[in-house]
Amino acid sequence: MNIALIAHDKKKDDMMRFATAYKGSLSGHNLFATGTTGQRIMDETGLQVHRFQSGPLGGDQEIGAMIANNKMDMVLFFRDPLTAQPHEPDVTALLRLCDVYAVPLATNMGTAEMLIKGLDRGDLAWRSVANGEKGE
Ligand SMILES: O=C(CO)COP(=O)(O)O
Repeated sequence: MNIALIAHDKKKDDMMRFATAYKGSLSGHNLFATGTTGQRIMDETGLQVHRFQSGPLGGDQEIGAMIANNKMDMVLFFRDPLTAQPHEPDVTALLRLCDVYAVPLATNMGTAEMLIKGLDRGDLAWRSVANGEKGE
């Protein structure tokens, strides 16, 4: 599966804790991230991550483009609901595309844990079937 990991600045520590806790699950998948989030995940967990631009510089849109091309299976986006973001339109557009394409989306750590546990259980196997792939 292709999984996107994104965290706003004040949620990056949470994302690092999450990625560390679920490193075993995440390591079996292709990981993508916005620039700064991806760099920190690689530095702090050793996981391999494909990094896009930083969020404010277009990274959210690059991940959105993968969704539009049916190349993203799950988005874990730890949003900061208490801080205004200069690229709020990009954030909204990314969330909207998840809904357009029915891509499982978590916007906080609680939901992200449920999705990862579901992933481990094979709950997302339907996506690889729908995409004509063999999974992972
Ligand atoms: O701003 C972001 C998502 O909207 C995250 O971008 P960075 O991972 O580059 O900080």
